[in-house]
Amino acid sequence: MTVLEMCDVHKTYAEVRALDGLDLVVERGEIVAVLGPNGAGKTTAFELLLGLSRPTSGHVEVLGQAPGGAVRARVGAMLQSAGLPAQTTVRDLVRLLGRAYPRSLPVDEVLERTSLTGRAGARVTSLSGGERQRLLLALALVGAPDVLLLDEPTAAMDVASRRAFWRQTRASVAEGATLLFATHDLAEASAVADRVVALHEGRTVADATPEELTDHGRSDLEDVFLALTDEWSSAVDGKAVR
Ligand SMILES: Nc1ncnc2c1ncn2[C@@H]1O[C@H](COP(=O)(O)OP(=O)(O)OP(=O)(O)O)[C@@H](O)[C@H]1O
Repeated sequence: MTVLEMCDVHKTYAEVRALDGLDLVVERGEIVAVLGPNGAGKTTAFELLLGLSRPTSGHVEVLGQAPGGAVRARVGAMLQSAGLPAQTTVRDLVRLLGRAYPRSLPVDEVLERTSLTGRAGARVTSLSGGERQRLLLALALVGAPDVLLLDEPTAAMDVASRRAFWRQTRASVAEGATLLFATHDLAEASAVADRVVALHEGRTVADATPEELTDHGRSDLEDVFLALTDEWSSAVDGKAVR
């Protein structure tokens, strides 16, 4: 079953082409990483999938429906720009957000899963960067979502926190969720994802398993990505593509 579908999606902001014909399909139960340099269009794609903005042209579907609206209750999201009410405690915030969903997980279970039980009474302002990211994950999980959309979720985390984060997130996927996440970290994409979609200048330049991407004599995913973006730039300049 197709969970996420973006077909020839364009998104233009004044003079900027944030997305320029993006294609992306994610099937149920998949873990897909969206990789791309700064400005590639990752956040724009997530905003469209969440119904926070509309495409200039092209087609976007989530669980067979238009994004936002009724389907939003089945999607858990972590966005880079997320603001949190400063004076609220971790437990209250998770409980409050849980009430917004038709079927939510018990608050204690969510705190346990995200290793926040010991910080349940802490105010949001007192959290470390990594704890704040875990709280954002808790808020994404509390509605028992079918789809998780995580935009650079581990950006502020140290190595141990990252590992714990992905352990917790994988457990949710194992229970039937589908995961799309954005990252700059090629090692993370390759370790966590079943499939990697590389974006460059608002387009898909690769869509393959991590093994397939490194299968052509290129030992390192970073080299692969740089080669792909070079090939794409060359193609745009009208030069030959290898
Ligand atoms: N609201 C907006 N108004 C104008 N331009 C925008 C807006 N949102 C994004 N852009 C532009 O669209 C392009 C794609 O931005 P986007 O944030 O989607 O990239 P990204 O891949 O998420 O980048 P990063 O890795 O830096 O987070 C950039 O050139 C950005 O400046």
